[in-house]
Amino acid sequence: MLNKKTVDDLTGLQGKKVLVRCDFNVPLKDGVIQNFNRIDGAVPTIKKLLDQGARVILCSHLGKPKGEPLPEMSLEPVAPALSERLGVEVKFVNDPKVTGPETRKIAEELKDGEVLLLQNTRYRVEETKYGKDESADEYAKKLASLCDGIFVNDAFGTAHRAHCSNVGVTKYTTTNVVGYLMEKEIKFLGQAVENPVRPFVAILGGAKVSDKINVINNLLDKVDTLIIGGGMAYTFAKAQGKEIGNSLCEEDKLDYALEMIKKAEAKGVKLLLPVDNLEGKEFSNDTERKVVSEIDPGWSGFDIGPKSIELFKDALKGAKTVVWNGPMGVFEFSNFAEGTLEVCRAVAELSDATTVIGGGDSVNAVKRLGFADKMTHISTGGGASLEFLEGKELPGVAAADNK
Ligand SMILES: Nc1ncnc2c1ncn2[C@@H]1O[C@H](COP(=O)(O)OP(=O)(O)O)[C@@H](O)[C@H]1O
Ligand SMILES: O=C(OP(=O)(O)O)[C@H](O)COP(=O)(O)O
Repeated sequence: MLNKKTVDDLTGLQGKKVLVRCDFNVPLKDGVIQNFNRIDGAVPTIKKLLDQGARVILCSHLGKPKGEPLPEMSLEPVAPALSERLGVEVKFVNDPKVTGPETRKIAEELKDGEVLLLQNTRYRVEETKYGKDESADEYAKKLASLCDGIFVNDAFGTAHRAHCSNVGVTKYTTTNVVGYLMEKEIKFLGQAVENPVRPFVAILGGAKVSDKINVINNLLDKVDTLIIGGGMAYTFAKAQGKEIGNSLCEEDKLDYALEMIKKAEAKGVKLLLPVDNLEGKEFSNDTERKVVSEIDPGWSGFDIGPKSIELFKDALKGAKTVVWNGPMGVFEFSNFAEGTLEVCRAVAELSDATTVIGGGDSVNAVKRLGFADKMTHISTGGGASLEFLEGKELPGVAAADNK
């Protein structure tokens, strides 16, 4: 379990300025926030600090502005959304320097129970240079000097990065703890991989084998069953000598796929791959479709077929821990969403099971299909949850004080 100090370990916060790193990297369309998960996730920690009379200074990145103060990556839209949820005004300074004189003045003048949101930490090029360039230390120090030596990291989505605002600052603050969202994420993901109630089933899908290679390898040491669907499955099918037409395939991962099949056999892990497919002629919702066991030349596999749906549903029966990352097909097209929908339903209907969903597209799929509230935990971090499942230490977590 998490051996790090948390917000619950903080005392004497009255009148203290606390710096909180959140992940407010939210999808925006014409300045309008499209998904509030990450904002909702940050609320409990901020409320707790405000209840204790702290003066809260929030920081986050948004997108990859690479040191340019790009207006479309301003954090400004986050302030009103947060104000609404907290019932407290969230001040915002549109400061391209992030820690410039105006920001410092407003931070200095904060009163107990007040909140300030800083501008996008990546408006400064130093943000992502921590550990690589000395200028980054200066920036980390400036960020830290806005508060009274107390730093809370609640940015799980960014925990796999070692940047100034989530890792660098901890060098210049005296107290470093994690927030409730971080604690919750690590608790559910950690429980699943370290101490799973069995049977433990992992479901991997989506588009890229290369992104998920280390996850497959690590999960094979932990799970009872590994289900592989989605675009990833075709690299495995080709490795087994099957016809895959124009389906997604990572040619340089064919040997690896065979290695994973062998590893599963050696470990006694059930590795399930699709036994049939729904193929489409073109990449569009209304293209011609066919259920086939192997893909026809010129066609592509865009979803798992009905027999595979049954096979995967069967494998999920009685599961007590499920980790899911990556959809079973091109679920964005309703005509190729069946596999993802049915697997999602099977996971949602499990009783007494811990079900953890990670990965941007998988979370979107679960939400779009209306099963979000049926899952135990929906992660706010795609890359972060994958690296956690790979068994890597997350720098954002490692930097917090040990219990
Ligand atoms: N058979 C397939 N062919 C092409 N694309 C697929 C297929 N199956 C799934 N996908 C696509 O994979 C994408 C998600 O992949 P990925 O980024 O790996 O997932 P996540 O964001 O959940 O980690 C989705 O946009 C989906 O349309
Ligand atoms: O959205 C994020 O990652 P994710 O899309 O993997 O969940 C995080 O905010 C990290 O952002 P980054 O990948 O630009 O460092």
